[in-house]
Amino acid sequence: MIDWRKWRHVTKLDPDKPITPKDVAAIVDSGTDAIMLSGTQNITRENVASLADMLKDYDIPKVLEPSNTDGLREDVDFLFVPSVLNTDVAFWFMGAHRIWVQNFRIDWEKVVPEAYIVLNPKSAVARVTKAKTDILPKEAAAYAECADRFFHFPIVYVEYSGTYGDPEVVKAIRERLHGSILYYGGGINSRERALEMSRYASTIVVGNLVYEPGGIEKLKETIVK
Ligand SMILES: CC(C)=CCC/C(C)=C/CC/C(C)=C/CC/C(C)=C/COP(=O)(O)OP(=O)(O)O
Ligand SMILES: O=P(O)(O)OC[C@@H](O)CO
Ligand SMILES: [Mg+2]
Repeated sequence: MIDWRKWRHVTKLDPDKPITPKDVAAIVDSGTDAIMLSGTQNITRENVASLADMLKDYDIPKVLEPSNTDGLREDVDFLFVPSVLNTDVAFWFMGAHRIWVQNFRIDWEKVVPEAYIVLNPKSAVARVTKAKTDILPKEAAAYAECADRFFHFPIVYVEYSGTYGDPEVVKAIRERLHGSILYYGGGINSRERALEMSRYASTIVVGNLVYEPGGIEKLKETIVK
């Protein structure tokens, strides 16, 4: 059994972005604990299949993070399924989920629910889900406490996708958590940032960096365990 709770570093690959087999091999070899297949925009069965195919011969843990209701793959170790807390659009908290469950036979052993707090207003995920990003640290922390104590979400995910977040917000959230594992993602591109967010988050997620020139070398610097 893979213990996802022990992961410290996850690399998020976007099925919508091209990547070479050589880069995939280097990422798998980097020391990252798991690969997540995820994105908000233009995620299709075809582009997920082609990325999953590139990963199929590697035994690194693989997670599919579905962002729409039309796909499901069996050849991953986990399905991390997001719900967005800081939106008034219930569809993104519990709506898409109902459709997904109606459409597919779900292997619940693989499912790990994630409570997202989306904080970069410019990100695709914030725009799509109409996230209320203009919130105080104490409001973000209260969302996290609800996710943990009220809903028992295994993961609270502080999402600054595309930009580096405020460590004070992540700290405030961490201090209010009891059982949920804290994920942080957004703008990690150096050892310094990785260390700073790893003080509060159990697991840091690196995405965009691997698509930048020289990014895979830099990815290695962000693996601080
Ligand atoms: C229940 C099911 C199966 C689907 C709904 C799941 C939800 C709530 C989706 C809403 C969007 C979301 C939280 C997606 C998670 C993945 C994520 C945040 C990817 C990063 O997205 P961006 O970096 O903003 O977008 P792009 O990289 O696509 O531009
Ligand atoms: O792409 P970046 O900014 O590294 O963010 C990582 C991840 O949290 C995106 O969902
Ligand atoms: Mg992205």
